[in-house]
Amino acid sequence: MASRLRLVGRTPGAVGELAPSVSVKAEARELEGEANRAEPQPPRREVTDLGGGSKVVYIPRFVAREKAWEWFDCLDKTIPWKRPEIRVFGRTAVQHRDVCYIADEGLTDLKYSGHQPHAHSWDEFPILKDILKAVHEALPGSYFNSLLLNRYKTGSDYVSWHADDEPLYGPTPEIASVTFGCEREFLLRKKPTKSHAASGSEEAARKRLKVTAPQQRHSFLLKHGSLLVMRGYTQRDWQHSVPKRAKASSPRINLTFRHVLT
Ligand SMILES: O=C(O)CCC(=O)C(=O)O
Ligand SMILES: [Fe+2]
Repeated sequence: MASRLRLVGRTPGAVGELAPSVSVKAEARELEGEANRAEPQPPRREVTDLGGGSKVVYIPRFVAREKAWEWFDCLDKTIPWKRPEIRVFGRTAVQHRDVCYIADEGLTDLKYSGHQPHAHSWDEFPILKDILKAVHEALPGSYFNSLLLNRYKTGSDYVSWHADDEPLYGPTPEIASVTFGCEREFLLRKKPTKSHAASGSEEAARKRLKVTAPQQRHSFLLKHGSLLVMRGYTQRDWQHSVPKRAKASSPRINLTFRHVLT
């Protein structure tokens, strides 16, 4: 704006009803008002094309810092966090993070790792409606009707490699993930291709693939107040995780908005 003001300032001595300096000031004020009225710029987006119809969009400053801390505190205090028991490789284990599930009424129940979380109503948590509104505004054309919240209390809490590929989300689910608090790494790795996987377990196929080609990977450091969106075939063709990090000493809250098909 400063350069614009310099360019439009009238030269001293120009024909005018007012003293030149007053005239320049008035015009500067006018332009300032104009600039303040101008539409705020949308936050920067980084698009990563994973190939094969999979895509990740990352918006580091989706929520302003102060607002994001306000939301963090409110979520930390008011969400009825639970640390449920799940089944992993035939064994019962306590999940390594706190969770809570919200969904529109009448949707197909979510079930993962032998656990069916209770679906709370959006009406219980006005803050979640506010965050959902902000997500919908940032992603025109997208629609989310359910939400899985995660709280990682320390760097020992994590989510292991998985894909959110449950049939209730359909073949190309869009997942919008909002992060508050401690920065943690979010990793993506390509699933083994069908032809390799067909001849053995996924893990064995992955080991074989490693020999021939380095497995494709991506890493995002998810900032406080950021939004990351997974699109297209990301759930079919890729897995994601948030690994343990000894240095992450403060809590992180993550909200994953999803669309259950109706
Ligand atoms: O905490 C994150 O960033 C990811 C959480 C996640 O993958 C999930 O809830 O399915
Ligand atoms: Fe996930």
